[in-house]
Amino acid sequence: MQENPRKVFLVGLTTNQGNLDYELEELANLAKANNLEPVETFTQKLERPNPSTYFGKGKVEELGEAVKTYDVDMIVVNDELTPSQIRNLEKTTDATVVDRTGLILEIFAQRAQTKVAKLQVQLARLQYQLPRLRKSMSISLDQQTGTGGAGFTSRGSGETKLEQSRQRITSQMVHVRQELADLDKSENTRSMQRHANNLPNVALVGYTNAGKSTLMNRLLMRFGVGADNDDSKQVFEKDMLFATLNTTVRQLTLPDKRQFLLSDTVGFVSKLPHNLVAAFKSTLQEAANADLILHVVDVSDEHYKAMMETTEKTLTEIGVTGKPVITVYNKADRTELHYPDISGDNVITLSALDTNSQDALIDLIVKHIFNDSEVVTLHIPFDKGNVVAQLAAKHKFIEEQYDETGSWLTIELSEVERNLFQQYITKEKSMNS
Ligand SMILES: Nc1nc2c(ncn2[C@@H]2O[C@H](COP(=O)(O)OP(=O)(O)OP(=O)(O)O)[C@@H](O)[C@H]2O)c(=O)[nH]1
Ligand SMILES: [Mg+2]
Repeated sequence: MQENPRKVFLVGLTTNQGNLDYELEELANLAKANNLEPVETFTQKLERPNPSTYFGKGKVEELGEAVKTYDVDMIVVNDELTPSQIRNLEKTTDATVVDRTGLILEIFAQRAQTKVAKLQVQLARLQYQLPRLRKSMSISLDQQTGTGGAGFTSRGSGETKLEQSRQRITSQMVHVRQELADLDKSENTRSMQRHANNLPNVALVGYTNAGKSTLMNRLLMRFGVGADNDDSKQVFEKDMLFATLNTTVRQLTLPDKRQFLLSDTVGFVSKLPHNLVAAFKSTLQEAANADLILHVVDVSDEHYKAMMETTEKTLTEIGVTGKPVITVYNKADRTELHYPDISGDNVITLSALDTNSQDALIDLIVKHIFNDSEVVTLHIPFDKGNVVAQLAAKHKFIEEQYDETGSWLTIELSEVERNLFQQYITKEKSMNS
C-alpha cells in the first residue's frame, strides 16, 4: 500500500564537470522511486560545494524561505554530503535533508530479494549511517533491510543514545561482513565449477532500466537449457530503477549445439555510492570474469550518451577493463532507428522484443566468442566412447564416420578445446581430403 507521496525540493550545483540537467532528471526518478514527489528544483553555480552548507549562504536562506512558503519538509541533494553539511543544512532550513547516496541506498534496501543482496545493502547502509548518526534522527537499527522499505522517518521522533547506536552499528557491520564472507565462499565454489565447464562467459551490463533482464529472458525463452516454457528460469524485469540486484547466470545452447553462459546483473546509475559499489563487488564479479561484455543502452532515452559514460566509469571502478565489448543499442522500436542493424564488429542496434534482433545479436556474440574456432578431424578409438559423448553434448558434427579403428569426427573446436583434445586431432582437415 502506497502512502501519499511526500513533497520534496531537489537541489543541485552546476559545477564544471557533470551534466546537471540529466543528473536532476535522474535524481527526480530516484526520488519518485522512494515515493517522494519533487515540487521544485533549486540550482546554483559554484566551482565546488560549500564545505559547511553545500550551497552558498544566500541560496541556503532562499531555500529556508521556500521551505516555509511551500510547506515542504524535505530536501533532496544531488550529491553525497558530509555529515556536517547535512547537519548545517537541516539547521538553517528546518527541513530534513537527504542526499543522493541516501536515496539510492533506500531503493536498494527496498528491492533486495536474495540473502546476499540484502546483506550487501545492509553493509553499505550501516557504513553510510555510522558517521551520520545524530540525535534528531530515529533510525530503527534493529530492522532488517529490505522488508517493505523503511523509508525516511520523520525527524525528532525519539532520542537515540548516540554512543550506544554507534556501537550497535559497528558490531552489526562485523556480523554482516562475516555472513557475506561465508556466503561468498560457496558462491566462489559455484563460479569455479562453471568455469571448469570451459564455456565462454558473456555478461550483460549497463545503466538501470536499459533492458538487460529483458534481453536475458528473451534469449532464454529461445535458447535456455531445457527451459522451453519454464518460467522459473526467467529473471525479473520491470520498468523501474534497480529491478535487478543479484546476478543470475544461465546456460544457452544454440541450434548448432554450441553453448555459452550469459549473466545478468545490477544496473548502474550516475554517482553510484562508493560503499555500495564496494559492497556489490562480488555480485559484479561475473562481469569481471566475462570473456565478452554486452553493454546494453536504452537508445530511446535522450540522455543515453551520459548513461553510457556512467556505465563505462563504473566498470572501470570495479576493475572491469580491457575486455571485448559489444555495444547493444536497445529499445530501437521506440525510435526512428532501423533495426536490427550491425555496424562493425562491436555495435548493434536492436529491440530486445524482436526475434530478428535476437538472432542478429546471437550471430555477433558467436563471432566474438567462437572466433578462434577451427574445423578439425578427430580420430577417437572405440574404447574412448566417453570422449565422443563429451563432444556430442556440446557440438554438432560436421561429418562423422566409423571404421574398425574407431570414430572419425569432423567438428569445429575453439582453441581451448583443441588443446583439450589435442591427442585425438589428426593432421588432415577432413578425412576426405
Ligand atoms: N519498447 C521496448 N521496451 C523494452 C525493451 N527492452 C526492455 N524494455 C522495457 O524496459 C523496462 C526495463 O527493462 P529491464 O529488462 O527490467 O531493465 P534492466 O536493464 O534489467 O534494469 P535493472 O535491472 O533495473 O538494471 C521494462 O519495462 C521492459 O519491458 C525494448 O527493446 N523495447
Ligand atoms: Mg534487470
